[in-house]
Amino acid sequence: MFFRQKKEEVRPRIAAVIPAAGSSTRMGTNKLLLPLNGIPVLARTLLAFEQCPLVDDIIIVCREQDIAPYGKLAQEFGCTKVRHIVRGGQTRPESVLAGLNTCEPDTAYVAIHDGARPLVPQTVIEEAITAAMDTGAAAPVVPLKDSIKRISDGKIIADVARDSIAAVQTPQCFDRALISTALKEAIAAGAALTDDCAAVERLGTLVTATSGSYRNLKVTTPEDIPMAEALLNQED
Ligand SMILES: Nc1ccn([C@@H]2O[C@H](COP(=O)(O)OP(=O)(O)OP(=O)(O)O)[C@@H](O)[C@H]2O)c(=O)n1
Ligand SMILES: C[C@](O)(CO)[C@H](O)COP(=O)(O)O
Repeated sequence: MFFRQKKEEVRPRIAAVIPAAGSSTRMGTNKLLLPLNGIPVLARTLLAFEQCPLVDDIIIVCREQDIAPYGKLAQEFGCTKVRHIVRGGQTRPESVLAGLNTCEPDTAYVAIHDGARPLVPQTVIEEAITAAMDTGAAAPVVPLKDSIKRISDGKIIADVARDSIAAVQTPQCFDRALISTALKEAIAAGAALTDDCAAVERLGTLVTATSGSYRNLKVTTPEDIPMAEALLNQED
């Protein structure tokens, strides 16, 4: 009997770029090494991408003095997908671009994820990557829980319709060439960006909004540590 051999589908190469070169000013100490139930924030972040079957490579971007300790940390927690640990820049976009520049040449898509978001669920990562593979650019969002006001000189001057806005999280996922070009142009133009979507938005590209999670908090200020631990305890 003749069986036609099924052609192996070639999956595009996908890298996770983890910007971790910030200075933790609002935390007051290197937040990426703070333990959450005994496991450092950055190790939890790396493990989320280590465990994601869509991700082939992980690139960490950090301060010069953290290259060696973060390498050790990655090894200690068995993060075998970490390919490069590179020095970041003064700003987040510069750090992300430094990471993108070290991706393997055949990398088709990238998932850019804050080192400081250790509780990201697998479903959030997978949905954002899959949407970026369809549309070129995608990012997870969550609805805002508070009412939003515009402020001027310490006074509320307007209300912002809450159903027209959302809070954007990471991983923000893109076609690799698109985000590299967008970040280079934004940096050259001196644009002040707080996330990577903003770089492609300024080129007129629409970013697909995918499902984020309230669990995917960004460890930023001291009260985020007990909150993150409480969320972890819920899982046990
Ligand atoms: N020049 C920079 C600035 C930030 N980041 C990274 O971007 C993520 C989001 O930034 P944020 O949470 O603001 O971290 P910090 O910049 O360290 O915090 P702070 O503003 O309190 O100093 C973090 O993982 C941070 O390490 C980076 O790689 N390079
Ligand atoms: C990228 C980000 O986490 C998306 O919400 C956020 O914009 C980072 O902001 P920060 O001021 O660098 O913390």
